[in-house]
Formats: sequence, structure tokens, C-alpha cells
Amino acid sequence: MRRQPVDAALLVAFMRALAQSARGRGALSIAIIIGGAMVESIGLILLIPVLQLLTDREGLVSLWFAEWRRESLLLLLLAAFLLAMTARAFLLYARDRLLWRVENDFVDGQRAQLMQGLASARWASLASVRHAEIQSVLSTEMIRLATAVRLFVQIGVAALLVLVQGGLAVYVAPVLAGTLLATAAAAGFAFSGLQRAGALGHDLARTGLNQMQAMGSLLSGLKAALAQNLQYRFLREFRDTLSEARDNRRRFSERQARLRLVFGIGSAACACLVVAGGALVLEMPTPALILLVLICARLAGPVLNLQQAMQQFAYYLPSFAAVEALEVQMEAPAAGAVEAQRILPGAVELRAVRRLHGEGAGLAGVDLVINPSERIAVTGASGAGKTTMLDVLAGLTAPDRGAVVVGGATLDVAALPAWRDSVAYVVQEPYLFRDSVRANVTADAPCDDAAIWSVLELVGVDTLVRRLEGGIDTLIGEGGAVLSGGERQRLALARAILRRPRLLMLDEATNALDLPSERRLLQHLFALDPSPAVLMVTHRRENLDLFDRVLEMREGRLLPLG
Ligand SMILES: Nc1ncnc2c1ncn2[C@@H]1O[C@H](COP(=O)(O)OP(=O)(O)OP(=O)(O)O)[C@@H](O)[C@H]1O
Repeated sequence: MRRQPVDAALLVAFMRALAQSARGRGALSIAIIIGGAMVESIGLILLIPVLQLLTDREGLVSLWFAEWRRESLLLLLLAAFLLAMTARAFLLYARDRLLWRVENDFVDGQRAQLMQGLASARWASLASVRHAEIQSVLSTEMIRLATAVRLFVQIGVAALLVLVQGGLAVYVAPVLAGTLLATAAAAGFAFSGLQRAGALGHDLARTGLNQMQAMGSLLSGLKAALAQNLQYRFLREFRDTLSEARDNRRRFSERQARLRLVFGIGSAACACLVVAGGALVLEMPTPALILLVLICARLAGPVLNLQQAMQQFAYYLPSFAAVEALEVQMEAPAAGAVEAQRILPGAVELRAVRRLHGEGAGLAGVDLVINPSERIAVTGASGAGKTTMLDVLAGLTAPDRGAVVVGGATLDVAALPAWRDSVAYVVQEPYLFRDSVRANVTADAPCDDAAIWSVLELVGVDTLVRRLEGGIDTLIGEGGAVLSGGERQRLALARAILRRPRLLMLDEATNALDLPSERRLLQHLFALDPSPAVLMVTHRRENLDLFDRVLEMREGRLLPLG
């Protein structure tokens, strides 16, 4: 369901999430804000007797302290004023510290929750989300969300200040201040334009996503583009998204400027109304009139803040919708809903597994038994369904029909954690951490140096690593940037072997190696004791003689290689 620009349900969801994150701190902040505004009002009220003393007028205070000298009384009142303002300054200090925590706890909490969702999401959900969307939400939208929280807090602070100081103005001059506040509120409501600001905010989130997408294509395709002089295409796409976002920001900024213009004229008109109405129509005493003007002048800031902050909040709130939408797409299985199960020893089977991606693509009905230590190679045309089969076996995607059976028991959600601990899956372009060779091979599991060197020797990178200045503690750069494609694949294989899996799944995981190197590596792998079952997807036929069985995937069905 598409959300409306300023959606009440979205606002409620945002407030609920913020309240949950802030817990007691939210209530304490509100108490401090009200306390600060009240202390400030007391300070302002103290100005009445000060003004009365300065203009030699009679007032309640001078009657109460009739025996005091004028100068002493003035000093006493100024000391009380200073005390009130000092208390206010301390309250504001406490408020700012508290609100910083509220804002940061909320945004960090949202980020952590989203990352947790990503980490535990079903592969099928994750695969359908664009990377640009995840990046955009985790970076740009989170920053905008932090701004939305700050604005929400500002709105709360400004609204409370307006309420308390407006109340004080009504106390000083009920009719005049009441009329003024009612007119200002009606004008503010009529000219708020929150719907339009919200619509612009939704557009901004969309253009932000396009920008991230364009940036991603520019970075990933730049090398090939440069080689063929095609970089202008990427740049044009990027420039288009830039100008779209700029246009959106310009329109919003113009709205803000227009509102400030209206406010500037309106507040000057109000000041004239107060002075003229108070002096000429209501014939108010001068100290009360001066105080009223002072209160109105102090009110002008919070009222303008309130108006601007509400506009900006409506503009930034759609970021929360983007975060929520991504969380929904993750469809994380409910934590702790199932009791973890053990995995039984024995064969791994696919029984009549169907997994269609739509339009007939995927697995049409696959039967396969992989016995312990058996080595099976699967070949087949591109798009035949080989990777889909490995994904089903790894529990990354669930079959539409049929089952994965391990040791005679059907693999279900409860058994998945234990199953994943017992398999290894290496893909063509493996992920390497921006860390040392050691960290990449052990994946931070405890492991002694001798075991690391032994596995590095097995996959054939020991000589290379010995030549590196830091040996196994050498950093290998972003995604293994300082290594060749084949060396990256060898390191990923080393990590997989060190896990001692019962089933090792290789998806074209050695295709960056030359044929003799691949042969040597497979021979070493098959000589391991204990030896894992190996299921290798490959397009190459030269080394298939090393396998116990060779199968072919044809249009989603697994057949003996013919
Ligand atoms: N997440 C997905 N959504 C929609 N279609 C998909 C998805 N994943 C794969 N497909 C489609 O399913 C079919 C099988 O894909 P799969 O990756 O299993 O093929 P493959 O045999 O491994 O191909 P290749 O040898 O090119 O890697 C392809 O037509 C592919 O386009």
C-alpha cells in the first residue's frame, strides 16, 4: 500500500518506535523542557516589579516590601532573576545532553535492527532487494532519519515553550494575547503546507535511491567503460539523478524561504497590533504592555522554529518509511520461535525438489543423493539451474515442492543453523574481509599457525604468503584487492576447507585457476582425511575424470552426463 505524503500511520509508527527507544529518557526530557520554560516564565514575571520600580510605579512587590529601600529591592529582584535564569541554563544543559542520547540511541538502534534483519533474512528476500536500496537506507536515509528525530524533538521543545509562554502572555493580557495566539495558530495551520513538504520528502528518498544506484553502476562499471570510452553514459545517468535531487531540494528550500517571508511580515504586524491594541484600545499600564511585548518577542523565535521544524520534519519523515519498508522486505524469521535441532550423519538428498523463479526458470524436479565423501561434478548450460540447486542445498532458498533430507531427516528451519555449521559454500567471486590472511582463512575461529600454513599449502598459496612482508598477518585490502582473482579463490577455498565441512559446495569456485592448478588443487582436496563430500558446479570438462560421478543440469532437471 502506497503511503500518503504525511501519513498519520507513519507518524504514529515513528513516535512509537522513538518512545520505545527513549523509554524513561523521553518523559524526563519533557519534564526538563517544561521545567525550563516555567523557570524562564518566572524570570520574565520578575521583570514586572523591576519595571515598576524603574518607572516609579506602585506594585504588589513594593507594597509587600514597603520598608525596603528601592535600590535594595531592585537588587533583590535582579538576584532572583539571575537565579531563575541560571536554573534555566542548567536545565537546558541537562536537556541537550539527554536529547542527544535519545536521538543517537534511536538512530543507532534502527541501524542495528536493520543490520540484524539483513544478517538473519531469508536469502530469497535479500536477493530481491537492490543493493543500492540497502546502501541508501543505511547511509543517506539514516542520516535523514537522525535529522527527523532532532526536528521532532525541536518541535516538541518549541511547542512546549510556545504553550508555556503563550499561557503567560494570556495571563498578562487575556483578551489581546488570546486573540493574537488564536489568529497565529489559524494562520499557521492554513499555510502549513505539510502535505506538500511530505510529498517532496518522498520524492527525495526516491531520487536518493536512484543516485546510489547510479553511483554503484559508475564504480562497478568504470574499468570496462574507461577501456571502451563509454564512461560518458554512466556520467550522464549520474548527472541526471544529481539534477533531480537538486531540483527537489531547491523547491523545498524555496517553500521554507516563502514561509519565513510571510512570518517576518506577519510577526511585525502582530507587534503593531499588540502595541496599538494594548495602548490605545485596552489602555494597559506601561509595565504590563512592555512585558507583553517582551513575551511576544521571545515567542517569535519558538513560533518560527515550530513552523520551520514542522515543514522539515514532514520532509524528512519519509526516511522512516524507507527504513520500515526495507525491514518488512527482510521478512526475518521470528527469533527463538523454533528450537534448534541437531543434524544426523548420513547422506544428503534432494527429493523431487522444485524451485521455480518464475517463467519456468530454476529447478523443475531434482533428485540427488550425495553420500559421505562422495565427489560429484555438475555441469550444464548457463541458466540451467545449477546455482539454484546449491542455494537450496545450503538452505538459502526453500524448495517450492520436495525436500532436502540430511541423514534421513527433512531439513527445516530448526535444523538450518546446525546444517550451515556443517557445510561450506564457495562461489566464483568469493567475499574476503578487509583483514589479514589469517583472519580471512580462519574467519576468526581459533586455529594454530601450523594448521593455517597446512591449508595454505593445500590450496597452493603458501609460497605467495611466505613472500609477503607480514606473512599470514599481512592485510589483503578491500575484498582482497591486492590479490589476483585466482589467489582470492584459493583463499576462499582454504577458509572452506578449514571449517572441516561434511559437504563442500563449489560454484565455479576454481574457474580463475589454470587447468593444471585446478587439477592439483582438486587432487589435494580429494586426498584430505577425513574427506568431505564435494559437489562442484563447473563449465570445464577437462578435470571431470577426478570425480566419482558427473551429472548435467538440463532445464532444471539433473541427468547423467550424456
Ligand atoms: N532470484 C532470482 N529471481 C528470478 N530469477 C532467477 C533468480 N535466480 C536465478 N534466476 C533464474 O533462474 C535460472 C537459473 O539460474 P541459476 O543461477 O540457477 O543458473 P546456473 O545454471 O547456475 O547458471 P550459470 O551457469 O550461468 O551460473 C536463470 O534463468 C536465472 O535467470
